Amino acid sequence: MSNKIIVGSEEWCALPGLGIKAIKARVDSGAKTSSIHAINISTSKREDGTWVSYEVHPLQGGRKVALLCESKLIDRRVIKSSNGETEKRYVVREQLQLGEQSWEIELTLTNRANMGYRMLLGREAMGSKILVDPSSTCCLGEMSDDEAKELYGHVEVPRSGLKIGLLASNPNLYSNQRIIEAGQQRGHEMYFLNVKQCYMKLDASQPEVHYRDGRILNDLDAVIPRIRPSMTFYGCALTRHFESLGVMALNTSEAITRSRDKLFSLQLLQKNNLDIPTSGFANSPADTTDLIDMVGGAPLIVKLLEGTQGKGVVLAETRKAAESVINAFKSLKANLLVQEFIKEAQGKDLRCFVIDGKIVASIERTAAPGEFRANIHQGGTASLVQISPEERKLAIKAAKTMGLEVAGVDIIRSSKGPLLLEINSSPGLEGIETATGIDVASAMIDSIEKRLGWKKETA
Ligand SMILES: Nc1ncnc2c1ncn2[C@@H]1O[C@H](COP(=O)(O)OP(=O)(O)OP(=O)(O)O)[C@@H](O)[C@H]1O
Ligand SMILES: [Mg+2]
Ligand SMILES: [Mg+2]
Repeated sequence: MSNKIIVGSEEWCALPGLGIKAIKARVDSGAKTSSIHAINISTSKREDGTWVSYEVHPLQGGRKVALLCESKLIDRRVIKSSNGETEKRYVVREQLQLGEQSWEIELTLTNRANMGYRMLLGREAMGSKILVDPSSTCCLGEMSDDEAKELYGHVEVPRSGLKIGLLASNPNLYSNQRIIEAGQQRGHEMYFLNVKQCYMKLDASQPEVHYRDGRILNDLDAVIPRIRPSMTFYGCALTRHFESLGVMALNTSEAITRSRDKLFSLQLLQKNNLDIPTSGFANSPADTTDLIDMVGGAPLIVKLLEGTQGKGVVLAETRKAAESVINAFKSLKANLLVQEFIKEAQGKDLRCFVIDGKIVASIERTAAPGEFRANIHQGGTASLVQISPEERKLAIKAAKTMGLEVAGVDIIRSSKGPLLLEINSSPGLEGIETATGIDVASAMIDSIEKRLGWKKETA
């Protein structure tokens, strides 16, 4: 008993044979086997038997330190995890170092990305060497995450570029082509992923995203969701799944979902004291008269909540016209918003492209003659514009309020000052890059690099 090591409920240990100098293990005598977080697992046959190679991210909360490991495969075993799920896992044998002592243990390989610890030390590995004091932690020494990271200083991922997936529908679209091109130019591996061809495995210990061609997409560093409105539900579910695998999403599923609901967005903006055109929303045609008064009477704008590209936005010039349009839409069970018409904007609006809390480019859009909608899809034209400090502030605050890293903020210039029209989570690049000559696609990639702490290697 005297020479047993006393450990707490968590301990820093090392697996020298794998180059793992520090990994924090959950000590759990309730579990039989030990396991380590491993992804991209593959096996190969050699003269001396089967080997398994895998990637380990030994530090919690990131993939910055990634180690390619290889071990001889000693078994495949069905393991029941703490949540009662069973999973067939590879088993390897490696030297464990705990404090001053070291001995061989068996480890199963599994994706622990969503677990609190990258390693689990079970009772089989403890043998007769360990006494657990569950009331204490790190009995063999504390280490900060930064100190642990420093130990890996020289092995930090020797990769040249990031693996970035573009979640979209049409590879021939200008915006998608530009994003792929900008990523490749900056040295990244870019993958166009058709949202419809991705599918998900929901599993507490080993969630996955599969692609129809047989690939498993768990090892991406980031995804850029460019989800078309008709794919919002599936696209957001997919983005959320990537997020749960630890893959960074340039715009989060939560923010995209939020921005796709026009009414909810306006309420959120209003709640945060951001100016919007006075708008009304009602359930019953019985309230149409008052609804029209609420926004200052005709002329007024009627907007279908589901519309994009200017479709579903109608200008009702007179009170009579407004009443019939509203009641007609209502009878079709369409959700609509009534909005004051900003006549003085004269068919113009501003599109500010916000990335990472900064405006990277802005344009003014002017509606085609006889049209009040400035959308490019409705024949609007883009031109250079100087935006005021107030407009700049409004756009940045709007993107922040929506929680969008990348946002196309539409502002209309009214006699009361700038008003927010809407915030788009997949703003198009063609109009804005062509009019301004600014490389917006690269700015998007740059934002991913910054957030992942990636720097181009200098030869
Ligand atoms: N209240 C308003 N007053 C004047 N013009 C407006 C008003 N609301 C919208 N417009 C014009 O109609 C265009 C389309 O409106 P909005 O952006 O709300 O619709 P959308 O269908 O969501 O378009 P998008 O393709 O940008 O998502 C705006 O760009 C603007 O030019
Ligand atoms: Mg819209
Ligand atoms: Mg718009």
